[in-house]
Amino acid sequence: MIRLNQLTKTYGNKHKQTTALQNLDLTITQGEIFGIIGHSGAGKSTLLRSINLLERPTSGEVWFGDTNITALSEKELQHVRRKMGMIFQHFNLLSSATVYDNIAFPLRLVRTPKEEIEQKVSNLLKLVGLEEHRNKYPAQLSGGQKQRVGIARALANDPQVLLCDEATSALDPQTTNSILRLLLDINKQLGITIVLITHEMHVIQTICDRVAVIHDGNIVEQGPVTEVFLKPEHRVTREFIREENENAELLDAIIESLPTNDHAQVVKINFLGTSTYEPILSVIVQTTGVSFAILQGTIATMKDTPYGQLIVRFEGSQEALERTYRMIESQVHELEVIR
Ligand SMILES: Nc1ncnc2c1ncn2[C@@H]1O[C@H](COP(=O)(O)OP(=O)(O)OP(=O)(O)O)[C@@H](O)[C@H]1O
Repeated sequence: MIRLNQLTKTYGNKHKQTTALQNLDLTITQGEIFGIIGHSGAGKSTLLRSINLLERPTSGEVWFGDTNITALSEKELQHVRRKMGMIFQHFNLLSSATVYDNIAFPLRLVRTPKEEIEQKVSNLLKLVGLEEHRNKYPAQLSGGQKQRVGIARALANDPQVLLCDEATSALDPQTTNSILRLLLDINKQLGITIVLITHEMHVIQTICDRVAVIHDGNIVEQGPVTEVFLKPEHRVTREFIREENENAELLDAIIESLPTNDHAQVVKINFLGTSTYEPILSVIVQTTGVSFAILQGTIATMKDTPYGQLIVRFEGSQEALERTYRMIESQVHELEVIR
């Protein structure tokens, strides 16, 4: 649905230049929630703003469906841009307009009849749960409510795509989750493709189907969230995942301090899907006779898929350990001996 082809964006003049994107290729499929994660300065905003050409690439093409929109005139582009709603980290609402008028704004711009505006804005207020707040001004709303207005406004012209520029970065964790749930509902109910940029793996893990990791203006890794999360290939991806684990350093220190030899090993086990909830370890060790201590355990979901990770120290004969690993491997997503 969206295809970026060899996209390069260079800022500056002939004396000083910054290359924000370099020969970047990316394809986003209709109906998916696609996340782009990267550190500050990696090129996320430039990439997102290139999709609707708020940022014009220095070279390369942006395709929307069958149209190379980089080849369109500014007037033709306005028409295409209406099919792409956008929401922002700091909401960008009109402070002197009510909630109702903020949402009605893009409809008035395209001269929508008054009754239709009333109907549409009422439906949107209902969708984002702000019916009681229609006559309030942005200053009277919480951050989460402001973002709901931003979302309603972005949906006013029935877009096919919603571009989200760090939409939850200014919100507390609980409000972040409620906005993410709303985005998920919008994707499911309205079938709108969502492209979001973030620097938080949590956001990707909660709602995205696929993820691309951007670093120094290029995509260094991409794929379904479960694959990238469970088998990160690139250093930057591993760093993002590690940042999610508040106790990563403590765990490293514990593992480091434990004596390990052929009879005692530390193993990482990843569970995915329903196996996450099953007593696999306790059943298997009864057969193989090894003992174990759990050093760390995590349970979460990746979008709708349950996911768990255990860091376990096993003790037993080499033969018993290997037999244990083989039996566990046949029932879980993967097992890795880490020390
Ligand atoms: N208008 C501009 N003029 C000059 N350089 C720019 C401009 N916009 C971005 N840059 C530079 O391009 C690079 C990528 O910036 P971009 O804002 O796309 O990164 P980002 O990943 O979104 O960062 P952040 O998370 O901090 O917003 C950075 O080195 C930045 O300094």
